[in-house]
Amino acid sequence: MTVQLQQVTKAFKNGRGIYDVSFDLKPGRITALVGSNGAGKSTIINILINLLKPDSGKILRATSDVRYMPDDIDFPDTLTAEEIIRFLGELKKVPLSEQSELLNKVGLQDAKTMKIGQFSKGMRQRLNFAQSLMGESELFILDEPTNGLDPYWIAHLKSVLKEERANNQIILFSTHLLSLAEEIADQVILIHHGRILATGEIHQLLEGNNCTTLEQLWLQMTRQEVQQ
Ligand SMILES: Nc1ncnc2c1ncn2[C@@H]1O[C@H](COP(=O)(O)OP(=O)(O)OP(=O)(O)O)[C@@H](O)[C@H]1O
Repeated sequence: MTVQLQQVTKAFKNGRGIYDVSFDLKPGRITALVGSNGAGKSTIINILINLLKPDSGKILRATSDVRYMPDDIDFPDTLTAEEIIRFLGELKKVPLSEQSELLNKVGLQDAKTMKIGQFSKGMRQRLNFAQSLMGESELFILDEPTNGLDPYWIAHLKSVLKEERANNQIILFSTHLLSLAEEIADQVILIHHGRILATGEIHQLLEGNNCTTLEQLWLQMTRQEVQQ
């Protein structure tokens, strides 16, 4: 299965949005969606998770099922991590033993009876990550997944994404961090003011544009210079 966007446009009333966006996502590949604030990353993700309907263009894929990690989830403060995982696990038909493994995987086994109101931002983000790992869909989308995570959990998240890649999943994550994209993604989609600047295999894009880093490529393509 691949997921393909062909000339997708979604224009908001204020003229913002995304225009003529085309790219492919492939199994066994990690794709990074990179752009500045307001570039259109969440709009693309919302279209991929069926929250938004594009004005025009095509989305080709075998199934609309998706595993999704939003940039933030407002979990109810009065519930415990275990109650939330039980509830979502039941909806997604995940066995109890797997639910427990998931809490372990994100380091919340010992905190599972604590109420979310007592959780730090990083703990809430880890619970968000755990819920996104539930389910069967091959398509795995993460919106700025490193937000709020400390260095240990960022490293852990990277290793889970690599495991997902080894399991032939289709992985897309958005980020502002070019260095993170360069470190773990195979492909990149660079978006600026709602339009794709470049998309493809990172090493090919760097070679083709005589750049050594994605940061250099980004600055070159957006014609921005950093003051020394
Ligand atoms: N429902 C909406 N109505 C009007 N404008 C919108 C709507 N949703 C998004 N926009 C505008 O579309 C543009 C793209 O927004 P989007 O949230 O996709 O950007 P982003 O790349 O995810 O930004 P950030 O990195 O800040 O999260 C922005 O200028 C935003 O203000």
